[in-house]
Amino acid sequence: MTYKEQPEQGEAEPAPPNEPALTALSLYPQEWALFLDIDGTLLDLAETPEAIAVPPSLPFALQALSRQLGGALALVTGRAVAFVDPLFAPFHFPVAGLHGAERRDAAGRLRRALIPPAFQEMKRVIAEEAKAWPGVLVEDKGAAVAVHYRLAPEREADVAEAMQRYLQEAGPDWILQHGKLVVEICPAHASKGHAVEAFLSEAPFAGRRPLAIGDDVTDETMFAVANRLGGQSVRIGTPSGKTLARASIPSPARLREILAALAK
Ligand SMILES: O=P(O)(O)OC[C@H]1O[C@H](O[C@H]2O[C@H](CO)[C@@H](O)[C@H](O)[C@H]2O)[C@H](O)[C@@H](O)[C@@H]1O
Ligand SMILES: [Mg+2]
Repeated sequence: MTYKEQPEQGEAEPAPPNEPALTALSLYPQEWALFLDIDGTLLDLAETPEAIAVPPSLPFALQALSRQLGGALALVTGRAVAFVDPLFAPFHFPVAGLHGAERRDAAGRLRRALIPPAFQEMKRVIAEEAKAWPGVLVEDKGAAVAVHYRLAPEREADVAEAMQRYLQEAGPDWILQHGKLVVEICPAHASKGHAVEAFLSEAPFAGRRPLAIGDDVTDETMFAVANRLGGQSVRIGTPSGKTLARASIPSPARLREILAALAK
């Protein structure tokens, strides 16, 4: 899988961060732990899950920032862990995938989510049913499955009804997770907030104040944890509803500019 390289706009030096929440990272790098969502936060949203573009400088900026933070930088995403590493090669950051249902800690230990045969079969049936809806995309994420209607917004109700039906069939070990023009079935223990708490119980995150940055409803649980633990929570873009985030940054491009300036 290759990702389009998307050079950042222009060669001008990025404007210095004017968001206090992020300025703290450079003032007190030994005090903070950074938790970053991926889609809609580090990366611009794209028409399809595969069409995302990773600016070539981004992995290196994240690695430099991670070094400044003593390694206390983790990715917290709805993507599968296996999908994340190629995006940010050659680096393997600590990462929580499937909205926290799987996690690789800073020591490289991977806690996978189970994929029962019945769930495997259900994903096959979902993909079969989705063929009747041109433009609807089924994303098999291992222990989760996402049905996207970004290219067929008129199918929102059909997708929601079908996924609710499949959730009943899947049983109590699974939950429905809504996102941006997507409905997912994920393991019931998936929680970005719990993933952040787990990272904070381990080196090199323990004892640090969490700064959580995300763009979607699934990030709200990690905003809550950051707020509760005396950290900071930052929402990217304009939320469609209420948010627990206490600060905001207008776009992924502006966040990348700030991270690049901090990583200098
Ligand atoms: O938690 P995140 O890292 O933000 O991941 C959330 C979901 O992101 C992806 O879907 C979203 O981004 C796609 C690419 O920009 C877009 O086409 C789609 O409409 C968005 O919902 C990913 O495909 C999902 O698996 C993630 O859960
Ligand atoms: Mg996101």
